[in-house]
Amino acid sequence: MDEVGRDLESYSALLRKWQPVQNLVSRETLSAIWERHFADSLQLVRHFKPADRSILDLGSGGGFPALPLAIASKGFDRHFILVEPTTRKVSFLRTVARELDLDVNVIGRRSDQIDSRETPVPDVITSRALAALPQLCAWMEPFFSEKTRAVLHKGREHVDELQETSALWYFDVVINKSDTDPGGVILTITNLKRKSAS
Ligand SMILES: C[S@@+](CC[C@H](N)C(=O)[O-])C[C@H]1O[C@@H](n2cnc3c(N)ncnc32)[C@H](O)[C@@H]1O
Repeated sequence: MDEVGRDLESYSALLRKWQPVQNLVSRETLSAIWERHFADSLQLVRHFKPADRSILDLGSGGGFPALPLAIASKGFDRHFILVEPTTRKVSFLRTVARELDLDVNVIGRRSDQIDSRETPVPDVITSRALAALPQLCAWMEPFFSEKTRAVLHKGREHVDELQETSALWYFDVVINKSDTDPGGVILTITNLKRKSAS
């Protein structure tokens, strides 16, 4: 097994150890961590570019998708910032990052309580299962620059959410099918800008 495989095994063992007290993943997905969480997170690798250095993950929870991506990014000079307000989850995320020697910082606050100047301008923003797209755009906007791409897991609801979002925001979007979630997609959003109220 290579280093990525060994690190994922260690992460899986830590998830199982901490799960009874932290409730890091839903009970029904605990028996399928590799399929439901690791593979689902790692499919984003092909949406990354070699020049991507700074990744911001909003609403990290038990670490998805950010920690599998940080594990797969070892040696790529890639820095991850994880945003998660729940104290118990923050402790878990920091423990995994320390034990696996990952290039990860965890900010223990809500994304809307962070001054974007506290973080490097992200090349990529990730987020899974945090909020509907219109809300997510409002939370992502302060961190967005011309170079930023949001690469987001979304379920079937993406059709309605994209329509709602386009009433409030300008953006470009590329939609790719999810490898792991039938009906799900990976959205890549660029050029995010709020439409001014008229
Ligand atoms: C449903 S969980 C998803 C966790 C993980 N991304 C996943 O897919 O397994 C949503 C997480 O977002 C966190 N959260 C809620 N509001 C937030 C906010 N405004 N900013 C950042 N995180 C938030 C919650 O504490 C929770 O851990």
